[in-house]
Amino acid sequence: MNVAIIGATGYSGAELFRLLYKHPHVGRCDVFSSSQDGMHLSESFPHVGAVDSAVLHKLDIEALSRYDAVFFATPPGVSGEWAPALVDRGVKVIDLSGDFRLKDGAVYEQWYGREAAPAEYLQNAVYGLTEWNREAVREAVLLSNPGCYPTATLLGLAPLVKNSLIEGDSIIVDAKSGVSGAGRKAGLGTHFSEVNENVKIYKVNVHQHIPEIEQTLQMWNEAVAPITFSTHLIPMTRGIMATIYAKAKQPISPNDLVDLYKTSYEGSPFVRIRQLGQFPATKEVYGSNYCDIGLAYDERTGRVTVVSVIDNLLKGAAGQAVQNFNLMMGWDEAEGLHSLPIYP
Ligand SMILES: NC(=O)C1=CN([C@@H]2O[C@H](COP(=O)(O)OP(=O)(O)OC[C@H]3O[C@@H](n4cnc5c(N)ncnc54)[C@H](OP(=O)(O)O)[C@@H]3O)[C@@H](O)[C@H]2O)C=CC1
Ligand SMILES: CC(=O)N[C@@H](CCC(=O)OP(=O)(O)O)C(=O)O
Repeated sequence: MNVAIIGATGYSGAELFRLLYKHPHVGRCDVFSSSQDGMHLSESFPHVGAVDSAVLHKLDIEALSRYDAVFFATPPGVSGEWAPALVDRGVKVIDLSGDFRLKDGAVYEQWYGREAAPAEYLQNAVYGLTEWNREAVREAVLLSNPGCYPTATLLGLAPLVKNSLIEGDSIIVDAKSGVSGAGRKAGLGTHFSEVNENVKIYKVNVHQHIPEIEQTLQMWNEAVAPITFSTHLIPMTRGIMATIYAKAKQPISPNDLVDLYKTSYEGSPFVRIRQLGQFPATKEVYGSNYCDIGLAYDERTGRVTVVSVIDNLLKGAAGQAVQNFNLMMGWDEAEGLHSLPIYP
């Protein structure tokens, strides 16, 4: 199986290379660049070393059509333009950007502020929240990998929403991300002295992941109303913590809550539910494809608290993309993803 990565000079592309280069079923893993063709990936990322196949190629539709699968780890707008031609030629596409996540092009245009991909491809794209969409993922030709915040949030909310255990208009998500979530490109907002010893809220009520989260929640349960979703940039490199609050319809026993989550994620090797009273920290999933979830119910307020953590570059991007790729190819979903988190 030969694969190509577009955007390998970025953070999630480099993580894709790290995973796919050692993947047991991948033969060639070639890398493409819109700005550095002819150069070696190790000039951008010395940690990769002098891997022979890692010379960056120019983006070219004929060349890309020769791969079994093409991964896009590119900013919004790139896969929307290039992926349709590859899909038409029978190439499997796994897109890490937001270009194919929203089914309604008008909603994409409103939240992303750019032209949407053609409607038929939006309709045919499969949303790769692996744990809740395995059957469709297995059949996908165009796979749209979820955003980092939506992955943590949706995995955290699924058992409550699917079982109608919470008031549909009570969901509040308070989420924090490390700086690698913003990509490698330098910018004022991610400058060391802006981020260090600082916590910043951003994109208040206008974050592009809001419609993506609501689209899936409403597909699971049409009683779900618009959510409150706040994102914060914090001084760390990797990791997302989504702390989720919702009002329970009926009092819930905390033990039953934990049991519900354990049952819901039986057979899902990358979702780990903490025992009652324990809550996960981002470092406990660092460098791994795990999503760890901790739970509480407050009898005084009638609210459930869900804490969901992921590594934004792995379960939130490259790791989940490889998990989906494995299923698309008929392999075990955990192939190439067995590493435990790095700690400390
Ligand atoms: N960082 C994260 O935690 C997550 C990111 N994502 C999404 O994944 C995608 C990649 O993110 P990330 O790795 O952070 O981004 P980076 O900014 O780190 O890298 C993006 C790469 O895309 C390539 N690129 C830029 N413009 C173009 C273009 N016009 N045509 C083709 N390639 C282009 C660049 O490589 P070159 O110049 O070599 O072509 C660049 O290295 C984004 O859509 C992002 O939103 C999703 C989940 C989590
Ligand atoms: C810390 C940080 O800035 N994170 C980015 C995540 C971007 C991203 O992953 O965007 P798409 O999933 O929409 O492609 C943000 O909040 O916009």
